[in-house]
Amino acid sequence: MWRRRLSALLPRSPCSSSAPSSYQQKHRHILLPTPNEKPLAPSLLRLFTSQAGSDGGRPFIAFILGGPGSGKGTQCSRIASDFGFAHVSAGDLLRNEITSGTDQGELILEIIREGRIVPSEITVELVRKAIESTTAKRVLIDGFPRCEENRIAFEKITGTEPDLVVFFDCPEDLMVKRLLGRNQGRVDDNIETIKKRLKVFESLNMPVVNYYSSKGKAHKINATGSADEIFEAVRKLFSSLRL
Ligand SMILES: Nc1ncnc2c1ncn2[C@@H]1O[C@H](COP(=O)(O)OP(=O)(O)OP(=O)(O)O)[C@@H](O)[C@H]1O
Ligand SMILES: O=c1ccn([C@@H]2O[C@H](COP(=O)(O)O)[C@@H](O)[C@H]2O)c(=O)[nH]1
Ligand SMILES: [Mg+2]
Repeated sequence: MWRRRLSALLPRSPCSSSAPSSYQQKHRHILLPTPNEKPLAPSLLRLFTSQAGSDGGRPFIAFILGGPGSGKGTQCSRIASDFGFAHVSAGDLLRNEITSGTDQGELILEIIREGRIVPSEITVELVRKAIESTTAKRVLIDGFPRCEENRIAFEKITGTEPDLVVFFDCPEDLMVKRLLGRNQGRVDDNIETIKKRLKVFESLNMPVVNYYSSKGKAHKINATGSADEIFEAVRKLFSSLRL
């Protein structure tokens, strides 16, 4: 069952309207893990076969979504320290690929610079490996899935859905102000890229939020106050969970 081409798992409508990138064409051979070739690690079995929260089961998974600068990273750090979650930032995983100079680093840098979405076959693998390698019982996935294609690929490959989705709702002008003041040297924190990221957020990220809302999994949090005020709402939500 695992011996399926990743491209076969991806839906027809991709995360961008453009034709497959040269990277996608070059790496069409990428295969999913197969039990015939190599037994799944116990942690991977745990992720794919069990229910969150049960003994030996996969970790509780929360997707943390919101526009660029809505405060996902800031709130995730707090949730991680107060509620014992591992914090997996998809953006950080991708940036690590750039700084460690992997084969795919150059392509990722080009895409991030343009505010576009990295192909699912790259990001899903990085996120899957990060979840697999944590021993935490609760995991925050910050900034992923970025589009319906990401979501569908993640759910098919891991055979699991998130237990919770948090959506930080923030007006564009505030997100722009925060991003321009972030000052962390990110290649995408400039007004040209920010405008593109906002468009991508509306057209491709929001359908994911809407999908989980329709399934009753998404919790919207007003992300306009101070970080402390927002965390009060976050704390309420996480305190209400039976973790
Ligand atoms: N409630 C807040 N009020 C004011 N500034 C904030 C607030 N939350 C976060 N910030 C600041 O705004 C900037 C963006 O926040 P953060 O990095 O958490 O956003 P993000 O949603 O993770 O963005 P991205 O998607 O670009 O990674 C940071 O400089 C952060 O310190
Ligand atoms: O799942 C993902 C996550 C991120 N990206 C790309 O990275 C940048 C920055 O991500 P942040 O979460 O804001 O740190 C984002 O604009 C995308 O270009 C991605 O493609 N897929
Ligand atoms: Mg972030």
